[in-house]
Amino acid sequence: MIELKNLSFSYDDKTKILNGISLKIGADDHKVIGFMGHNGAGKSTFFLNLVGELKPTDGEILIDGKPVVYSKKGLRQLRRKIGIVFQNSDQQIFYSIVKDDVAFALHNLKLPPAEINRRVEKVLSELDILPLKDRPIQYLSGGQKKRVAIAGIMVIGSEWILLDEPTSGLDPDGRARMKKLIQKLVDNGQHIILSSHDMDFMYETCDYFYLLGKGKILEQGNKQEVFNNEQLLKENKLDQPWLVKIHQKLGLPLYDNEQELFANDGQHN
Ligand SMILES: Nc1ncnc2c1ncn2[C@@H]1O[C@H](COP(=O)(O)OP(=O)(O)OP(=O)(O)O)[C@@H](O)[C@H]1O
Repeated sequence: MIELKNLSFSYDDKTKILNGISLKIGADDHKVIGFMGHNGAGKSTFFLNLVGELKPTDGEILIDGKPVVYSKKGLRQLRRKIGIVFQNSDQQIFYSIVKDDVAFALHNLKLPPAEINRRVEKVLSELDILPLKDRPIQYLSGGQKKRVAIAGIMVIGSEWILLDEPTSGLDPDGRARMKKLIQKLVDNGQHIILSSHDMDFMYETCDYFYLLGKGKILEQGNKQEVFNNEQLLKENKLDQPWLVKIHQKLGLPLYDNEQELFANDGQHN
């Protein structure tokens, strides 16, 4: 579980981007947790605090009950628990060749070369990019680069994976792949925290939501609790997912998924 106690963060000691946030993420075994908020609301800042790239100005973060330690060793331990895939994949490229880049963190963990090779090939093949393993990353497409960045996090096998805007720059096929990939990670027992402006994607993918604004958590809950509040979404410059609009127009309750909708089919005629 990730616990935040009164977490505040400021880049310049004047404006609090995060202002006294207390949360327990993962207490209820949600699998895919969405963070929403308008441009500049502080989602990336929040994520960078979670992975120790930024240190809270006030308050603290506890992982499984233990406060994060900001020493080299403490941060190495933190990265085994929480990995992040940045919005811009170029931000996390360390080596020029795909397989070397994906293996980077495993070398840091001092795993034997055969084990590193095995893990890298397995993840590249799961992500359908094994044929790219000897290619220079700089010549890959944006979507392929994103998959390499995800591979670099997947090989670590961390319990938590943070995805900052995972669909940005992806075409519909890439978006569908991303959805499947998230499901695969969940099936592996990993927990996902993601942020996105793509409300339809959030709606389809996440099972719990936080709305970040004015440095605070303005709302949290499941789909029904968060997406039926049209006014709050509007105030935070967020769209209602199209499925929610249809449900409301037809006067149907907001179902969690397709199975639930069809299980209740006929009851609303
Ligand atoms: N390195 C930085 N130095 C100073 N201010 C920053 C820095 N990074 C972000 N900010 C400011 O912090 C605020 C929150 O930015 P952040 O990138 O966390 O928001 P976001 O919700 O992720 O936005 P977006 O949806 O546009 O990606 C913004 O006002 C931004 O200008």
